[in-house]
Amino acid sequence: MSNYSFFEGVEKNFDKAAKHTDLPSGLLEQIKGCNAVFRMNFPIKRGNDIEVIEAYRVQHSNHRSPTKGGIRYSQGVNQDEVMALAALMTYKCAVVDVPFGGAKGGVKINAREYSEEELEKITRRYASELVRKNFIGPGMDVPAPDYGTGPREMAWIMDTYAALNSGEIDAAGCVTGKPVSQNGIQGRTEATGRGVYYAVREACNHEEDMNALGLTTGLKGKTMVIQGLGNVGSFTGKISQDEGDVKIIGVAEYEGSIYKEDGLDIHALLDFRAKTGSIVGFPGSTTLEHRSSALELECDILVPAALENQINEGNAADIKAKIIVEAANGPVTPEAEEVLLAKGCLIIPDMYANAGGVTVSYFEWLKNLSHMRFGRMQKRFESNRYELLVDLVLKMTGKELNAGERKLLTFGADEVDLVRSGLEETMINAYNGIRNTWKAKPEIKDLRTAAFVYAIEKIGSDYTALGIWP
Ligand SMILES: NC(=O)c1ccc[n+]([C@@H]2O[C@H](COP(=O)([O-])OP(=O)(O)OC[C@H]3O[C@@H](n4cnc5c(N)ncnc54)[C@H](O)[C@@H]3O)[C@@H](O)[C@H]2O)c1
Repeated sequence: MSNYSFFEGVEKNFDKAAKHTDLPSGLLEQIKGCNAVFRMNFPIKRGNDIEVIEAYRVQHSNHRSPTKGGIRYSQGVNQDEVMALAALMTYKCAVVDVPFGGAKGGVKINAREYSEEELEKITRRYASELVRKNFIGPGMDVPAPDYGTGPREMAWIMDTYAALNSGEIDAAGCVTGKPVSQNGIQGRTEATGRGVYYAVREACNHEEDMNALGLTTGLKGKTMVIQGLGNVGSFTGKISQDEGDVKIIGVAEYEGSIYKEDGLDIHALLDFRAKTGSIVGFPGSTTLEHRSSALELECDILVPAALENQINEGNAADIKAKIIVEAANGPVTPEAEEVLLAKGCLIIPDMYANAGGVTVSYFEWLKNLSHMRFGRMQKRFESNRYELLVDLVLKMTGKELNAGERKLLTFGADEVDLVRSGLEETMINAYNGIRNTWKAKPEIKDLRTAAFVYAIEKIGSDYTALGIWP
């Protein structure tokens, strides 16, 4: 499928970008490699049998603490994959200015084949192995959800960590993506998908870039195809349809691909899948030949939101989308990227496009460490006098605010408003940081290389300021 392993692919992209920086080669090597790899085997009881589970946690870079990155449950997990994902986390955090180093975890299981009770056993045992080897802790390494895991698993991890570290006051900050009722934060579950939406919306707002693609400026009315209707893909679809007025014409899932020229209603499709277990047979849609056929549909925006290597040498030439937004990590192989760039595609790279999750995880971690509910903090600042002052300034300047802006300005915002506005600003600023890097150096030809340069320079400056110990 690719001449490179996933980690080699990330290294190849790193090397391509590193040429555009003036950092010394030793420093580049230090940034590129993984600092620590923890490979474990542990047993669980399954009926009368014992099953040995293979799992990993990789810390890629400790230039910032703690390290941060999700935990994946998938049959395809291996050391190379977890290393690649951990490295991407380092660059992702740098791109969106979240002060963490990169890490990632993986458990080699197909979660669909285990009962809830068995998954809890596996999750708790995995968390306890991380505790034993100092690979988890609010100031050390903070996991989050990824493919195959969600708030339920994060709650089990927090509870296991707290049980093994009784009395630790910051225990809730050992993991993010928890249920809102269990020290989570509102807006975390949708955060990655919402971030993907902000990313593509911002890309479409640049007239010069849209002209180059032969597209109109703005997201409204653009056609979209999504691969993978899990956490990231479903929220990307719902928010793009509801807030961006995008027409979703195709979806690819595990069980098949469907198409509807005048647009699929994503909410109805998700309800249909929840009831029937499949997207195939959704009323009004056409079923396509293969599971991945929808990827090759004529559309403006393609959102791969499943797993790595989905767009590869085998299908790159058949991809017709003008914009590819990498909601998943590593969905486009280096070989496929060359083909797509030669066709003039705009590829919005994973390390930026799916950074909404880690951005809101950072807000959740801050909330846990401050032991405050965001809404409660604002109430202390709320005052009629402040509202009056805002009114006076608006009157003097002749400006008008909409209801949302007024709510934010008068500290009346609730947690979800704060999370969304913080995420929106982060995604817009990061896009423009990457785009400015791209436009400033004519020898940089694509957004991925620009994003790597943008990230490497920030990480390099951290290492330079910190010096080498001892
Ligand atoms: N969850 C997050 O916050 C987060 C953050 C950043 C990046 N990501 C990345 O996004 C991707 C998806 O993660 P997720 O959390 O949404 O996972 P998920 O488990 O919630 O959903 C993945 C979906 O992809 C589908 N799928 C699997 N193989 C497929 C195939 N061959 N064709 C079509 N569909 C297929 C699955 O059936 C599932 O519905 C991963 O690459 C992950 O690393 C996730």
